[in-house]
Amino acid sequence: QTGTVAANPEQYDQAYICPVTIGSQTLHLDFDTGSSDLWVFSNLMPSSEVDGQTEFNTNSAGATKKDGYTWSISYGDGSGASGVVYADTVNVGGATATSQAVEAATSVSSEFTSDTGSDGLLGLAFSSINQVKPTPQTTFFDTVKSSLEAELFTADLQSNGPGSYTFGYIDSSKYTGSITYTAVDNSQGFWGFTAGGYTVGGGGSNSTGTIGSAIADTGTSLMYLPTAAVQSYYSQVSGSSYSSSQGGYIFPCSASLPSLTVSIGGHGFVVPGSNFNYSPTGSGNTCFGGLQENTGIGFTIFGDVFLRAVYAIFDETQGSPRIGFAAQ
Ligand SMILES: O=C(Cc1ccccc1)Nn1cnc2ccccc21
Repeated sequence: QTGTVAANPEQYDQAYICPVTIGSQTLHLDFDTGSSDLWVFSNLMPSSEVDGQTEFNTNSAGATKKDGYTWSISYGDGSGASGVVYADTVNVGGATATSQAVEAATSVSSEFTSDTGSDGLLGLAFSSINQVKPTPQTTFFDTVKSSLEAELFTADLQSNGPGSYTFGYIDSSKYTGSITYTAVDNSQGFWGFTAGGYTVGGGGSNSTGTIGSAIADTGTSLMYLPTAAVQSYYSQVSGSSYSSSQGGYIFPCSASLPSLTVSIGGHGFVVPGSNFNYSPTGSGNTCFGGLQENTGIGFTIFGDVFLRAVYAIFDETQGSPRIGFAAQ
């Protein structure tokens, strides 16, 4: 089987929301290669924590409670959720898992309550970091992968318009040139890979360092790189500065933003300058940068700002996992 689903950007491309059928309900979930739990708003939550989201009905005929199973998750940005566990049929654009662990929330943090476009998350990292106790559950991809035409999924994220995720096949109309594959280190449960040198702007190579280990994370809005690369980038953006009040680099919204070329698997991938204007700060006609330092996080994240510049293939067809990138 295969699946194809639209990935709809929220405001400022903060996250990408996809329709998922669970039993007879359709919920809109944030597909996240940076975590491994499929959790949903549910009828078990206090109404004070729900602001228009669709609630999974745990009383529906097809939902089977997994007694004694609970979950609690917290994300790097401080948000979190917790609840209990059901099994139900989950269909993502035609790819169907007949008995998928659906983690029904009993409580969510304010970040999720106020994210009115999302009814929950669908984790696409490795099942080794699933947060269900006493027994970790498999992700949707792990549940269905043996039944897919090919054991892979792809992400085509766009700005200001729907992109798509596919399960089981590569859509050759989504990219130009060839796909560059590189090995994945999933020892931390993420789609980890090694990135090489970088160049700011279209000029000659002005990079002095390499980026090193990184993760491909559709659930992170921005791109977080080592300080040296970030300082090198913003040194080319006139009027830019680090704002402690805003918590990152900002610049005049009228600034001209250079591209950033990153070498992965020996191929240079170009992120256009426009990708690095994330959003207005709300004060003084300054804008918040889509590239920020990784210092507060502990690792380098190639989030949506990068992933919008490429077609990404999350591939387990070779036995050991690999990730592929192609220009688009
Ligand atoms: O948690 C992170 C990484 C992060 C971002 C910003 C600051 C510090 C750390 N991303 N993420 C990956 N999946 C997520 C799901 C919800 C919230 C954030 C999520």
